[in-house]
Parts: sequence; C-alpha cells; structure tokens
Amino acid sequence: MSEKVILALDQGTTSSRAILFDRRGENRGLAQKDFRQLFPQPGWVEHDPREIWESQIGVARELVAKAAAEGLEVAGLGITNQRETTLVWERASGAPIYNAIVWQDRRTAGDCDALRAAGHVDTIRQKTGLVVDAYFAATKLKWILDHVPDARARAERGELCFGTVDTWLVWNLTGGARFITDASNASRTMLFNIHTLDWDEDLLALFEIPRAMLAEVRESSEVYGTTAANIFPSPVPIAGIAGDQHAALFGQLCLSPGMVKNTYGTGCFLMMNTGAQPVLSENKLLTTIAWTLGGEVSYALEGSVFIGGAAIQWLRDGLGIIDRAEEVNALAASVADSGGVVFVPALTGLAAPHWDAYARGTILGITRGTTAGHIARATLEGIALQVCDIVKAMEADAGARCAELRVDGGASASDLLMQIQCDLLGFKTKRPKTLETTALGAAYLAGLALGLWSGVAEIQTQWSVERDFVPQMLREQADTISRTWQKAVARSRDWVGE
Ligand SMILES: Nc1ncnc2c1ncn2[C@@H]1O[C@H](COP(=O)(O)OP(=O)(O)O)[C@@H](O)[C@H]1O
Ligand SMILES: O=P(O)(O)OC[C@H](O)CO
Repeated sequence: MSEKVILALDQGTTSSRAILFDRRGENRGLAQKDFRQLFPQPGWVEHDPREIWESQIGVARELVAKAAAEGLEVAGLGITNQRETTLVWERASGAPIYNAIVWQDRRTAGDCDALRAAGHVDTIRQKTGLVVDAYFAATKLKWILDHVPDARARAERGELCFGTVDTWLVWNLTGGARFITDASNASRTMLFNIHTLDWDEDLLALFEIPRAMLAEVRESSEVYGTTAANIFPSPVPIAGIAGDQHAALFGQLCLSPGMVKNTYGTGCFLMMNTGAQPVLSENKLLTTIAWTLGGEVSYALEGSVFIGGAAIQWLRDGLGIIDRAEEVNALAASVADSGGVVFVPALTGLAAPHWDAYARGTILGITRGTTAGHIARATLEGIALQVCDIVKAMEADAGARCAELRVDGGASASDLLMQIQCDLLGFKTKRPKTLETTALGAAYLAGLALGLWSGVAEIQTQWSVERDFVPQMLREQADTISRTWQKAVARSRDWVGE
C-alpha cells in the first residue's frame, strides 16, 4: 500500500505555495510561484484573480506529479490563504468582474472614517470582533458593488459571487460545484457574526450586500467535495480550509487557551488561542474565530501588523541598501545597536493597536554618524517593537503574562531578529523545526477530516523546537528602547491627510 500524504495549498500575499506533508508532519516536497502585485493608485493593492488561481494550480499540479513519481498517494488537500482579500465573479461563467482587492489596500479608509463618525464602531465590534478598518472585506466589497457598472443589480439578481481567496480556489478546484468558505475566513469579512456563526443581516444591510452573493460557511475541517475531473489525474478530496494565520496557530499546535504564536511574513500576525469563548478586546485587538472543528468553535485574539518583513523588502527595493532580504542580518549585526535611530515602519499606516490609516513610515534620530547598519538594525527593532506593543495589549486583555512565544514565517529565519524580539519581550521565543506551520496547519485540518490522524492528540506530539531564544538584554535597556519607540510612534501618526 502506498504512503499517504496531504497536499497543502498556501495562497499567500506574494506567492502561491504547495507542500506535501506525510503522517509525521514532515515536509515531502514544496513548490512556490510568485505572482504580480498591482498598485494602480497610491494606497491601492490588487491581484489578478486568474494569476492567483493559475499560480496556485500550477504548483499544486507540480506536487501531485511529484507525489505520483515517488509512489505517494495524495489522500486529500487543505487550503490556507491570505485573508480579507476580496473577489467578485460571475456565477455563470466564473469570470471575475474586478481585480482582487488585497487586504493591504487602503482605498476605503475614508468610508471607514464615515462608519466611525456615524457611530457603528460598537455594533461592528460586538458582532464581528473587528475594529472598523479598510483592512477587512466589507468596505472593499461595497466599493466593488458601487464602482463596477451594474454590479449591485447583478448581485441582487444572484448573478455574482463574493469570495475570499479560499472560496475562489474551491470554486475553481470544483469547477463551480462548491461555493463555500470556512468560519475563520468568514470572520475576517466584517459581515459575519462570530457568535451566531452566520452572515449578519444588520451588517449586510449596513454595507448594502445582497445575501445571494455570499458563500455557505462550513467547518474548517470536513470533506467538502472532490476536485473536478480536469484538475488532477484523479479526483482529490478537499477537506480543510482556514485563513493563513489561523492555520499557523493550528500548525504551531497552539491548541490550548493562552498559547501564542507570531508569524513574521509580509506583515506580522500575533494570535492567542482563547478557547471556546470569544474575548472582546479592550485594547484594539481583534477577536476572531480560530477554527471550527468537530462541531466546536475555538476563538482567538489577534494583533495584526501591516508591515513586518515588508520593511526589509523596502530596504532592498526602496532604499537599495541590501540586495537580498537575508543580507539585512549581516548589515544589522555590523553595529552594536541602532545608534539612537528609530524606524517606525508604518509604510501603509499602523494596524493594531493603533489603527491609524494616516500614519506613515518615520525614521528618527539620524546623525552624521548614522550608517546603513544602524538603519538595518532599527528596521529589525521596528518589526520587533510593533510585536511588543501587541503582546502588551494581549496581556492586558487576557489578564495574564505571556510565558513564551512560538514563531514562524519567512523572517523568523533571522536569528538576529528573533534575539532582538526575545530581548525586548523579556521571555522565551521558540522557533520550531518546521517553519511552514501555515501549510502544516491546513494539512492537519484536512488530514483530521480524512482520518489520516485519529485526533488532535496524535498530532500534538509533532511540534518540536529548533531553537530556544532566551533574553540577554538588561530590562532597563529594553525599557529605554521601548520608551523611545513610543515617542517615535506618536510622531509617525496622523501624518497624511484624509
Ligand atoms: N533570512 C531572512 N532574514 C530576514 N528576513 C527575511 C529572511 N528571509 C525572508 N525574510 C523576509 O520574510 C518575508 C517573507 O516571508 P513569507 O512568510 O514568505 O511572507 P508572505 O507569506 O507574507 O508572502 C519577506 O518580507 C522577507 O523580507
Ligand atoms: O499572505 P500573508 O502571509 O502575508 O498573510 C496575510 C494575512 O492573512 C492578511 O490578513
């Protein structure tokens, strides 16, 4: 009998990846394809929905072929995806009516100001767990219905489908036979009630969204259907769906309340499992559905940072002081400290806990002695300090101190960034052997539904640490850096006009 593997599809902001995982949670093959980022106007970010699909199916097919060549049986697939990114397509033809509006897109910041001014903040927070911000899908979807000719009338007639990226992928994988999402993705739309687990009629009315264009909301781990005949040489069951940060929390096996992970990708996303009860934040964090599994809902608190590893990309592409992302580490290590330089990487505004769409990137404390090394070090510190602000807010909401942080994502490969993070937090930072935790989480969710694992107890033993970082900095020094950072954040805020 051939060995079974699960195919995880990880549709991220900058690339589509596919990874094969075996029953031990080991990576048995990876393929990745970048796709275009479209910036039609300042503050706008779009993707071509066809490129999302074609890049994702391309890498998936590559791995299905690899599995066949190696005698592995693809028992099923799980999907994890960039969240909030908003797509609308024709039900009859599957053709998109507009580009995907990406989570980073700020075009609806003014609409969010209007919602706040009209007093909708508390209702939205109570129902969805979210703060009012252009980050989420609702205002993006409304924008498409308001700006694409005839779109709202067509949506009302049931001719259009709205989906987050998971929905778009499942639709295409099944040849339009399944129009579904999972509760974790739905909880990022600002249209979904995280208590009733249904689309919320009041919010649909507020954003003028016809219910006919919404997908059916399913659990994060169940067999939804199989791939259509033309997708792979033989049909593959689709059995898991979760937003990427939720899948990473699962893949890090943060399955008990109080466990925390942070993913250092384009942005940084810190999530704490809060168990069966939603915790409404008093500190501008998000309450979100972690996943739904076996008829039970798990909730999480989340702090989102828009610019994490993207700040390093800016050093490469904007400033040109490095050629490759990993070179930031040697450059930052060439100096003992940032020499008083502070970089607030608010390049697309500030997310949690500030939620200031009008903040902008700010570099302060430059002297004649400042070198590229100091800027590089300040960049790593700026990423870590944003995470510290979120940890503080999360500790206040949870009423308990964090004991350790599990890390993952591309930039967590940086030993220096992880040491800086640990020094500033003052507690253990643990990097697991598998950094592909997002994809692994999707594979676990699918494999559980398919019976590849008997239950979470079986996978719980699969997490193992690659490196434990322990604090080395004196607390007074960390406190001084933190105080200077707060001053710099204040100066970065409310910088550009509405
Ligand atoms: N060795 C490294 N040191 C520091 N940063 C890195 C390193 N490798 C990758 N990065 C950063 O990690 C980010 C990519 O992480 P990834 O998890 O692939 O992102 P995403 O899923 O958001 O596309 C990039 O922003 C890059 O700058
Ligand atoms: O694609 P990533 O890894 O940058 O994650 C994007 C997040 O899901 C946005 O909320």
